[in-house]
Amino acid sequence: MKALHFGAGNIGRGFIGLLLSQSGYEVIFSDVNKTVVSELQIRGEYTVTLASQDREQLQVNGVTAIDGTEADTVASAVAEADLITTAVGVNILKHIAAGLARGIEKRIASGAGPLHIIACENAIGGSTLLKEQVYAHLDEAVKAQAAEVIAFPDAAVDRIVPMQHHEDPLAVTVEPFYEWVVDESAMLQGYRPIQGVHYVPHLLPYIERKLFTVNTGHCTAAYLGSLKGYETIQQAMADEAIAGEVKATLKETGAVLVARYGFDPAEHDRYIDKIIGRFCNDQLIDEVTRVGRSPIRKLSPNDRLVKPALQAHELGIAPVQLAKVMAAALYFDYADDPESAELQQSIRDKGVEQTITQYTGIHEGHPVYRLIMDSYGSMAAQCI
Ligand SMILES: NC(=O)c1ccc[n+]([C@@H]2O[C@H](COP(=O)([O-])OP(=O)(O)OC[C@H]3O[C@@H](n4cnc5c(N)ncnc54)[C@H](O)[C@@H]3O)[C@@H](O)[C@H]2O)c1
Ligand SMILES: O=P(O)(O)OC[C@@H](O)[C@@H](O)[C@H](O)[C@H](O)CO
Repeated sequence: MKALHFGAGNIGRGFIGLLLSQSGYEVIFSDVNKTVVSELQIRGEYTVTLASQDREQLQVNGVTAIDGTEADTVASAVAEADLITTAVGVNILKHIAAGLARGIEKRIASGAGPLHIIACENAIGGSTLLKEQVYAHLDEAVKAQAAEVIAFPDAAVDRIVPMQHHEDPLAVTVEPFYEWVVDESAMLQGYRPIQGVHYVPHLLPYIERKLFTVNTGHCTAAYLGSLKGYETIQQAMADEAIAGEVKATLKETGAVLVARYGFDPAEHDRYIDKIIGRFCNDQLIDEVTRVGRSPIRKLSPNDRLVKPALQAHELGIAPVQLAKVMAAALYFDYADDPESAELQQSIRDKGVEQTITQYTGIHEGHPVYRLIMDSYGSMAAQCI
């Protein structure tokens, strides 16, 4: 059984590739990083280290890679795969869509078997988005045939994998915890389960709980931590004031999640505490620049800040904390991050007022807009 995985980065090697290999798949990574591709081709294995006291090491064998820039190679790999997964970043999905479409055409022409394509990105509806992008390259006849044999189940993936600083470009250190949840309602009949995946009939509560707790809390620590000059999430979380802000923000999103999905409040509190514990894992060094990366994506209407804030507002909860984190995101000034640079340029050129509306979709006059502006103003005078 062959699994083709797009993106041999931190999550690709440290989580998805590992689980697929443990499930008995021969894993073929597609990546545009030439060093990683050639190392995987030459060695066919790599090591995953768990960031815990005993630093357990897991060997991932039987892997290889293809160059993601070689269109014909990618299309052939898609045509031959039994399973396809991605972890490239939600904004990169559009760049792999054409290759997937060409491979799907080849599969349909050769009468290949059923296929699941699962986007393992931090986004609501990642696989559904990828499907739209792939289908934009297909004609009506192929789309009709693909609908019968190719499924794009949405997923939620959770495992903290920081930037890696090893001499070995394939080595990857990950937190011990992981959760991979897949929408079972979109799976094809008779599917072969992946070991370690939790298949659920309705994904939305799981992806929103993950994104609006793990990722909202994480970016709270990153943006407020960055404002105070901290370089890592661990340093930020060691600051009681920031740890308190993270907890308060997760109480806010927690109230929304409990109201929307009927989660047990005590159980949700335990979920929050467990996540805060994960952020504090001193066996990991996770830079605020990684966790705060792509602030435009993080400030977008369907993501971890604006969406729960507007849901809170609709439920009669003033999202004071989420507005504070959005304001801090507007101060996230990291020149190596193109989205941070664009955001800062927009604030300089158009002013923060127009920038908020442009990137969050929240209009002046909306109560949440006022909360963001108030926090932004008070942060100009003090740190938090
Ligand atoms: N790191 C984490 O803790 C974590 C946890 C859960 C989910 N995620 C999500 O997983 C995704 C990947 O994150 P990451 O941290 O692994 O990032 P990463 O930058 O380490 O990995 C992304 C990989 O994609 C590759 N890539 C870029 N363009 C490509 C293309 N056209 N074809 C093939 N490969 C391409 C890059 O070279 C890189 O190796 C993101 O959506 C992220 O939100 C990350
Ligand atoms: O990957 P992003 O940029 O969406 O978010 C940064 C981190 O919050 C994220 O990568 C987490 O480490 C991960 O989602 C944990 O499961």
